[in-house]
Amino acid sequence: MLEVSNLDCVRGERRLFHDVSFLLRSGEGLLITGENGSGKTSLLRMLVGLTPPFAGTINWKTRLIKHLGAEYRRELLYCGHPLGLKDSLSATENLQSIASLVNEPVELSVVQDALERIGLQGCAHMPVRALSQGQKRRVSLARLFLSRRTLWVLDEPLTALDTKASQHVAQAVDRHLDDGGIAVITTHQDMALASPLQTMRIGA
Ligand SMILES: Nc1ncnc2c1ncn2[C@@H]1O[C@H](COP(=O)(O)OP(=O)(O)OP(=O)(O)O)[C@@H](O)[C@H]1O
Repeated sequence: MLEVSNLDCVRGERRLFHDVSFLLRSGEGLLITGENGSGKTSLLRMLVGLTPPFAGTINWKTRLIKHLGAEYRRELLYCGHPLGLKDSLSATENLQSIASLVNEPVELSVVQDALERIGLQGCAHMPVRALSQGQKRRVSLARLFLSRRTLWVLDEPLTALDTKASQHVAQAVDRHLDDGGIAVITTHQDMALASPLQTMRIGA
């Protein structure tokens, strides 16, 4: 359960949002919308523990995330900006090395399957530097098919994706929620999700 209470965000001299609260239980998701600069990424950074809230609290399973530390991070999949890929490695190598880094090694066949699902089977072995922006984004999002983590925090996952890739991402989110996961997603686009998500608009 993710419980967010009365969050305030101040960046520089500006108050971006005030009194943001929501509660997500197993199988529930939240779509966050808002204009450019309204503070969506800032809110996600608070949720994953990268930025402390100006005011308010974030609890995971009834405990403050700032007290949980690594225990919280082990349950968390954050797809933000930047994508966190190594240009010199292939898509396959990137995904394998990310999985090993977090101590969750995956079989090559599982990585290949994830890349196929996100439509990257043809360039799985090319260095990431040779891929387009949309293809790089797909590599990062292929993690959705490898992850066994409970809480997904996705910052504009559909940016630079074509229709088919967007559908694959939406299906991955639906499956995650069906399996009892929780998702918080910012987006400027419509997501073709089968699951009913809570929605919240921040900013003016
Ligand atoms: N470290 C920082 N210091 C000062 N201001 C910041 C900092 N990080 C972000 N901001 C400002 O906070 C505001 C909100 O940024 P944020 O990235 O959270 O918005 P967003 O809603 O995600 O925008 P977009 O839809 O364009 O991605 C912006 O005006 C940005 O310049």
